[in-house]
Amino acid sequence: MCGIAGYMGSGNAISIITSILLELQHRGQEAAGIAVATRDGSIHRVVGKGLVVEALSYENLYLLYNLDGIVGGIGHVRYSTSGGYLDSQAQPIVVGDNSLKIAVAFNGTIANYASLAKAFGFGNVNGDAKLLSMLLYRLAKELGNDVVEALKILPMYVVGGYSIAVLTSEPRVVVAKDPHGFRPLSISFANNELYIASETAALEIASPYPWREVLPGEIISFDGRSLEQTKSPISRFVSPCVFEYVYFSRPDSVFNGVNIYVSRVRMGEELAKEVPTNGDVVIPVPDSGRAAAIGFSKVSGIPIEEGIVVNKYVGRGFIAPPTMRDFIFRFKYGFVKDVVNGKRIVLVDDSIVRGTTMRNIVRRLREIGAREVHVRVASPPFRYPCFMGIDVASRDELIAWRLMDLDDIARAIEADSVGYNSIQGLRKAVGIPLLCYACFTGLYPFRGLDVDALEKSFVR
Ligand SMILES: O=P(O)(O)OC[C@H]1O[C@H](OP(=O)(O)OP(=O)(O)O)[C@H](O)[C@@H]1O
Ligand SMILES: NC(=O)CC[C@H](N)C(=O)O
Ligand code: SF4
Ligand SMILES: [Mg+2]
Repeated sequence: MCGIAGYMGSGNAISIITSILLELQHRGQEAAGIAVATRDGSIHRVVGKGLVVEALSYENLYLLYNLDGIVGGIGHVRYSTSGGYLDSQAQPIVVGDNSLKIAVAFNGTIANYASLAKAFGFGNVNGDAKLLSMLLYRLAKELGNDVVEALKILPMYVVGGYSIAVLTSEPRVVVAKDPHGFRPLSISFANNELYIASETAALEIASPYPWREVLPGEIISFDGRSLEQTKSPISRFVSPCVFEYVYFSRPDSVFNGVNIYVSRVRMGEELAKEVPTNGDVVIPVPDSGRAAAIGFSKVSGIPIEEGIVVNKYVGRGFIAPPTMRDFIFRFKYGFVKDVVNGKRIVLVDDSIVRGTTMRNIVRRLREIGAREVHVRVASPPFRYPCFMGIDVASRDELIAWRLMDLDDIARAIEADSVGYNSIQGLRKAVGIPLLCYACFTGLYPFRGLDVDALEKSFVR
């Protein structure tokens, strides 16, 4: 998903940005980085592999701590969707020359990045973040070194989604959301200080001021003196990502005015109404299945118990590179035999995507004496790829695409039954009318998007 951070003002930009990144760790675990601008018009960056504490250790940040005249900066935690897991893809990415340098931190995916690279004569560009940085720079140059003007016309070219923070050597910080508003992004501004974060929870912790969400298509720019707010004139169907509510965002964040935790509890309530089941105990799959399990328990009257314990230090399995996923699973979950043994379990999770998590958990529950396991999922079957910020580029990875029939899915994950929320249930739970549900429905909010062609042409 990636997390974006930023700060401009008289405070300590490096420690503020680092603390925001720590609060956004759940959005990306592969790499992290910070770029800062100094009063003399230069940009300096430090990036590294792994978690924030690994990538931005004091030793690594040493270079930045020694700089004079830092006026602000941006930061990033990465979960790759394009360009591979390589070091060279860590963000912020810096491009430019003496007349204008920009650093870019980006959350989303540019599905047509390879054809844009060709169309703009950039040749073979490795990854969408690099393309986006080069394209933005090119547009800004052509528009008089003006990044705001460049961001206004950027949606004309892009198939995909982006929330973005740009640091310029001017110096200036600019943030923007694509007109669909797929990904979260918020700011907090007062007393000539601007705080930026992908999620509101991070601002509540790191900023002393109130926050507000950046609106779809909005562009906000701050040069240390005045805050300018404008909009791209290009309008699109507003379609924020429903999967942010289901899984990606923190429960204590707000997206489009709706608290994530509250929406998840309601997903569980809808789930219990739509696909009820008998059982002795509701057990959540931690972490992200917790709130839905609370909702399920409330409506069904079946008591909830924490029968699965999660190792907080292992991180999220779904956003890990494929080679790491099984490894993470092995160390992530512990099981409380006293809660499980002899019981009919209702196992609630937020989503089943590839099926790795569920298959392993159900098997383990049976090994320690579960009498029955009924799996209930707070979102609908995940059947289609996402080209707007989630690393699912092909249907073949998806258990619910390979197995259309729910009984077949239940058999594959070794459960006695499986039940999913409907789109209507999910929509009711989130409670806002316009959302993207394409990974569940295959209906993408782009005119003429050809999934078959994209699946073939998208270079991860
Ligand atoms: O079907 P799969 O491909 O296995 O993916 C689905 C699982 O992955 C996510 O958990 P994750 O471990 O990433 O994070 P969490 O601790 O926030 O739940 C999600 O909450 C599901 O549990
Ligand atoms: N998860 C994201 O937002 C990824 C950003 C970008 N597509 C990358 O792969 O680096
Ligand atoms: S396809 Fe799914 S994951 Fe991707 S933006 Fe739409 S709702 Fe979100
Ligand atoms: Mg999970």
